[in-house]
Amino acid sequence: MRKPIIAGNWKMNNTIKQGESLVSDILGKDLSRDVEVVICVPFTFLDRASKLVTGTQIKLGAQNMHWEEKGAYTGEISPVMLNEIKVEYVIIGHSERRQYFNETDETVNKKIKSALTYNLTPIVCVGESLEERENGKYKELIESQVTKAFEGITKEDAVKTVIAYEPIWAIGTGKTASSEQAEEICALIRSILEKLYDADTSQKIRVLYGGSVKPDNIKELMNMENIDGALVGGASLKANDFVQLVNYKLEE
Ligand SMILES: O=C(CO)COP(=O)(O)O
Repeated sequence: MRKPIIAGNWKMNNTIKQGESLVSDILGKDLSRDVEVVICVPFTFLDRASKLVTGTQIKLGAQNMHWEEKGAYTGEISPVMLNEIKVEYVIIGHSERRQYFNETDETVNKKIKSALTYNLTPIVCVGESLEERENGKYKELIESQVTKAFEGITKEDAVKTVIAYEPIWAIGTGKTASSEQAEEICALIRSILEKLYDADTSQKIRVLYGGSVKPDNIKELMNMENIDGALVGGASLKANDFVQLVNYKLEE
């Protein structure tokens, strides 16, 4: 059984003060024990957040990292630095990083390998643009992104990763992929993993959906066989919404 994950991606939102208040609001509510709860916060808040969530059910993630341990890479943060403040997850290859910060399939691959070396769980993002969806090439694109991301990664390491399917056209637009569209690609990702590794490995890897996930569409998405959770942007910034997502099973 794959344990569901609800991961919040705060993106470039919240000062330390605002972050403290959001974390304390989330921790003030009951969270389903059946779900792995992750918040991926800005670098400036990681250290403080780490202290706030220690001993609670919330796990901490970063939104990016460099693949090297240290060196002359102005402005970058290394996996060792994330280890030091007990970060457990790291988002790799988010479409916003691919689009605005020159992230490529090659750098994504290097970062995944490095994250695994330093015992960080990579949340590897893949997804197509509206143009790619409309010209019908999106399945090839997903296959290429997944294949390149996992190049040279053993199956023992692959099972430690999490993949997030985030269609770019559904991010922050309020336009969710239908649960059938999301399931189609999450199932495709699993079949690509089966080709790259084997059926057993592909069944162990958790595949999340991301893109305008809200309390009113979470249940339908989570009912899908190949969707193991959600990577959530906007709705993770509101304690009530985020907690409702985590408690999707309880709130019948
Ligand atoms: O990019 C996302 C999560 O990484 C999705 O963002 P929204 O939930 O705001 O659409």
